[in-house]
Amino acid sequence: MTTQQLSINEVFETIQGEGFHTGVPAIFLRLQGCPVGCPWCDTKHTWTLDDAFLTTAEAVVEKPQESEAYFDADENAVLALFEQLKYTAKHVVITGGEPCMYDLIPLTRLLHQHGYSTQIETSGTYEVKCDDDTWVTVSPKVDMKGGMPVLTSALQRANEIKHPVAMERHVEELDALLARLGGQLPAHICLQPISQQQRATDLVIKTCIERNWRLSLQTHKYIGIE
Ligand SMILES: C[S@@+](CC[C@H](N)C(=O)[O-])C[C@H]1O[C@@H](n2cnc3c(N)ncnc32)[C@H](O)[C@@H]1O
Ligand SMILES: Nc1nc2[nH]cc(C(=O)O)c2c(=O)[nH]1
Ligand code: SF4
Ligand SMILES: [Mg+2]
Repeated sequence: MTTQQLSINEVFETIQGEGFHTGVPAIFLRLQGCPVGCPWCDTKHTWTLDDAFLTTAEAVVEKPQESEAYFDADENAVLALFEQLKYTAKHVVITGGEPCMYDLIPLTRLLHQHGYSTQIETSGTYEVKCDDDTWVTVSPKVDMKGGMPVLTSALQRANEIKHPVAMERHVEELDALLARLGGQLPAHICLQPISQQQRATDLVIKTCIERNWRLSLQTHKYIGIE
């Protein structure tokens, strides 16, 4: 199988803070690059891929704070790095940036062969290329500055939709996306308040109860972990 080079902004071990797998120990791999342009994005340091910021794996693993620095590695180097770092988590979350800018089939297959489970966090604006056993969380981004449409194929692939919400309009946007699926809804739909705002959280709680959807909080931010 051909290998795929990945540009990696962060590698760390923590607890999955969001969505269906909240609470699961996980290795996070944050890929560099995202053209979507959400104004409230909490990882803006991953947006640009500028080779002036290319560095080593060691420098990225030991980053003192968020930065645009990244390293390049293929799936074999990623697996070797996890083993070298002696990580104990067996769940790998591939996020970004926008991870679906990359072909994630080689990485997800290799990780599955070595006993890991995998999850992708994506905006749904790129075709999702990964192993069939990967858990795909689509957090759809509608009408953002980058002008990229949410793909129906990504919504159909989603094991979980995790929709960021600050106002009623965002719930209406989700309704319009779900209408495209003609009743074939993903098994799990959750709403996530944007930036822990109290008004957003109140709206999400009310809507989740009305619709029988799940609440997703960014729990890592409440307990001060990565
Ligand atoms: C930083 S994004 C990276 C993955 C991918 N680009 C995406 O948007 O799904 C990871 C998750 O964080 C969420 N997120 C980003 N900024 C947020 C914020 N300020 N409040 C709540 N959720 C946020 C996104 O919606 C997504 O579910
Ligand atoms: N603990 C923790 N959980 C997360 N779930 C999704 C995250 C992301 O940035 O994609 C994230 C993150 O950055 N940290
Ligand atoms: S799609 Fe994801 S990484 Fe890109 S700007 Fe939006 S929240 Fe940030
Ligand atoms: Mg995050």
